[in-house]
Amino acid sequence: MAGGPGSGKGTQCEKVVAKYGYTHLSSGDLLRAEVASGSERGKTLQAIMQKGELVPLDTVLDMIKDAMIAKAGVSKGFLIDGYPREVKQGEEFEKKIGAPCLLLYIDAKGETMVKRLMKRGETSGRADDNEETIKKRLDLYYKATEPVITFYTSRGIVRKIDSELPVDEVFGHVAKAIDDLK
Ligand SMILES: Nc1nc2c(ncn2[C@@H]2O[C@H](COP(=O)(O)OP(=O)(O)OP(=O)(O)O)[C@@H](O)[C@H]2O)c(=O)[nH]1
Ligand SMILES: Nc1ccn([C@@H]2O[C@H](COP(=O)(O)OP(=O)(O)O)[C@@H](O)[C@H]2O)c(=O)n1
Ligand SMILES: [Mg+2]
Repeated sequence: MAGGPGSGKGTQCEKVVAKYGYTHLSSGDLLRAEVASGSERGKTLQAIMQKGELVPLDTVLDMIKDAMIAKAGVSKGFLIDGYPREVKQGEEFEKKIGAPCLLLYIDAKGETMVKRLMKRGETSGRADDNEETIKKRLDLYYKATEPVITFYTSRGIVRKIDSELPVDEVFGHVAKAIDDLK
């Protein structure tokens, strides 16, 4: 699942997991867990994330790969949230893991994303939910991540979903895209 910061990926992923039982892997959550562990690596990651920059490609990919291996025997399928962030990450993922069958593109306007993140920042405790970092995340999204969508559109696996709608309506479209796979 791809989409800008605050577009609603986490919200939709949670609903997909409840309905379909896929294993949800959020690259952002995996990174935040490493930060919370207090490890040396976590400290380096914290500094990058606080600035709204991208963590090196191999670090994120290794974390996703380890998490997938841990669940490989029992999973009905994987739902990966917030990855790839740049075209190169997508290419590396395919080399090391495999090709995705569907890219759910959760699309919201820039101003909507900023509004949602500022609101989330009131309670989330996330170091990157502040005005300055949000702006950087958004800029980086347009520069590095939107090309990912173009890349997979040329493969014919992208389903674009309007996330300006209420959460349940957005989910209706998400579920339809997943059901169409079957
Ligand atoms: N009105 C409305 N609000 C939404 C919708 N989806 C998410 N939100 C709110 O927007 C905020 C961001 O949603 P998340 O699901 O955390 O977004 P995300 O894409 O995972 O964001 P990042 O983790 O920053 O990438 C949350 O506070 C949600 O409650 C939606 O469809 N409609
Ligand atoms: N694949 C990823 C995912 C997250 N990250 C970092 O983790 C931060 C939070 O990621 P996230 O997916 O939870 O949130 P958004 O940036 O989408 O709002 C990003 O701003 C990046 O600094 C990354 O570098 N590479
Ligand atoms: Mg999220």
